[in-house]
Amino acid sequence: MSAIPAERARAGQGATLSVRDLTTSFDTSGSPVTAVDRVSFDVEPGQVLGLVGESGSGKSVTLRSLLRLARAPAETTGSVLWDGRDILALPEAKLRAIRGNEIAMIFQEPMTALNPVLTVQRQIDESLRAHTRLSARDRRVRAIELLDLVGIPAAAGRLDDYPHQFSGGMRQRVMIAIALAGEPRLLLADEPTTALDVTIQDQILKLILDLRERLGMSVILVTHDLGVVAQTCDRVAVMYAGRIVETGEVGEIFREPHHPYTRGLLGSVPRGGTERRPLLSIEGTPPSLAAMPSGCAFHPRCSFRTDICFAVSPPLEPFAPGRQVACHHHQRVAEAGLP
Ligand SMILES: Nc1ncnc2c1ncn2[C@@H]1O[C@H](COP(=O)(O)OP(=O)(O)OP(=O)(O)O)[C@@H](O)[C@H]1O
Repeated sequence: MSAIPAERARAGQGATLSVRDLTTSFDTSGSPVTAVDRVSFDVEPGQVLGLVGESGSGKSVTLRSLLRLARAPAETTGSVLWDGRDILALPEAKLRAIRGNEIAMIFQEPMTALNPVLTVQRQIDESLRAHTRLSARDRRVRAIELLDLVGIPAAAGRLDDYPHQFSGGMRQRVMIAIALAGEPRLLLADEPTTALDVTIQDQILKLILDLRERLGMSVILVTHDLGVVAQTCDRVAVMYAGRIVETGEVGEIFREPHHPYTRGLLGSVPRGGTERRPLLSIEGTPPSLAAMPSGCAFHPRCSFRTDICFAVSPPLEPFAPGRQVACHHHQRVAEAGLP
């Protein structure tokens, strides 16, 4: 099976995503809450960036905001530079040409993203029609190739099935096939494997990495699971209460965390960091966005805190090549080592 032809491979054609001061607020009852607060990061061509943090830290809203898909009443500011264009400032028609084509998104729950009354073939075809100039016949052939590529057995025989006729893991694959129909250069994946059993999780992550190799695609992967990060990502950005609190290359962060929150997350995973386990063991809970603590948002849970942490929110600053942290006491945290 030819899958996606080599001459179409994106390797070498990648673009960098540069996100600066991305901020998304929701004004629900007259008092706006900031779910994503001045988030900045880059994703280089072919790179896999993991976004990690506890539930409610703003990972999903960040991902959606990148494509102006944060749900109403969201207001998003900052800039999202993609291939020289600011996605946040583009006219709607130009944005539609990027969504699903250059940048595709896969969601956590495939049933909400798939249309239950359309066959899988129709749904892949819609994407192919929008993003390629293939004839109807060639689109059908390509749809089979795509289902085959994502590991749907006997793909040709499944084209006319509806989403409910697939198992959860297979639906997730169908959704990935639809996302990949436009041969995206960047894939935004929101917990693509959380609802699946571990074997299927592994297959899907392997598939995403395989496509990164084959298409030169970059990926932003939202996950709760540091084991998934260790297996899959090149870099990681740790989010807490809407902000990035630490970024760096995965190996370095796992070896020497500089933020007490990252250190706490790693403390919940056995050494080696590859065992599949949710992030559970930091005492206390994240703050409510409507009642954020003064100073550093993490200080109520932090054993390294001093007076300054109650008063001053630490900016995210570089401290070594490729590393950034937002902590007044990051050297002390690093010296303390892994818990
Ligand atoms: N449409 C909305 N209106 C108001 N608040 C919202 C809306 N969408 C998200 N939020 C709030 O934004 C914050 C961040 O949510 P988000 O879904 O990004 O977190 P997350 O880190 O992805 O969590 P999870 O891992 O549970 O998906 C949460 O406090 C959430 O309640």
